[in-house]
Amino acid sequence: MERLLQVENLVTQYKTAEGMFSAVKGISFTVEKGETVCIVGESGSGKSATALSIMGLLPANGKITEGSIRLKDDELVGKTEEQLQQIRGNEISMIFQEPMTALNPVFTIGFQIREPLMIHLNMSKKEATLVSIELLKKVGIPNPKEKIKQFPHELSGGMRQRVMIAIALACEPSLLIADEPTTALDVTIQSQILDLIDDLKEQMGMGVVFVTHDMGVVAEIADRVMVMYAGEVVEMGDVHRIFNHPQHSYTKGLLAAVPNVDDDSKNWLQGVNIHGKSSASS
Ligand SMILES: Nc1ncnc2c1ncn2[C@@H]1O[C@H](COP(=O)(O)OP(=O)(O)OP(=O)(O)O)[C@@H](O)[C@H]1O
Repeated sequence: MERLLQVENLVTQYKTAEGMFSAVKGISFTVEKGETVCIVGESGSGKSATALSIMGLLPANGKITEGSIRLKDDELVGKTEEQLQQIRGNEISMIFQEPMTALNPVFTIGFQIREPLMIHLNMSKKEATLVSIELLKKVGIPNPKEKIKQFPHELSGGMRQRVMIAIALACEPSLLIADEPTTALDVTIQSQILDLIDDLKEQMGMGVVFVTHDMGVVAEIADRVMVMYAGEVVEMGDVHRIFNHPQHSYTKGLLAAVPNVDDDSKNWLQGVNIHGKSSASS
């Protein structure tokens, strides 16, 4: 496997009325090409702060105060906003929970997919339109030629999230960061979107950092799992190992919260598919 992302001793702090608060407390992890790493943990454990640190999208009161984030040997910590914008357009893309807030309601779908192609890849409007239609096809949107003329509110939640994924993939990023992208969707659509991300990862050889608090989602999509608690990594390992032999009591607690799962740790996820395989056979 080829190393894509290396995070070392990352400390991310927020300035608050009470002083500096460390949301991320010196975490280290790696992501290989073609690998999905899920970051799991309860609300407030620092998952989003980690994702936003990698993207260089921390809010104004947030700051990386220590550590290193290397993307293919390029150090991201300390880059200017302009340099980071370049990297976000080309190398790293992000998808969020609520596509309605990320899509601009006053522009057509077509306009919003064309924009990054014209800006970052210098395509003409005509070229960008053709590529947009291909991208919408790739993410499973029917009648793409019609859809590019529509506005976000004319699409269902699942279709909007597919549009967001198409936009995120437009510049063929090497790293996709997904922060709870399926939380707002119903279970069937959620499963389709997870399959789509997984297929596109395979086709494009992307690395994926997937933030979620849902262990059912982890079972569907993760290769490796990083468990965060109070800004620290308490456990990291292969998805099968984490589900079948969780080491940390906090991880065991997270697994216990998965519905319809037997309480005995040997029976974790019986009946739940991990990448289409029964966990019992691995
Ligand atoms: N803009 C901010 N200013 C101050 N503190 C913040 C800010 N954003 C997050 N925090 C704090 O940082 C900690 C980590 O938050 P973060 O959003 O990374 O958690 P999370 O694991 O992603 O949670 P969730 O699942 O709810 O999104 C929390 O204690 C949170 O209150």
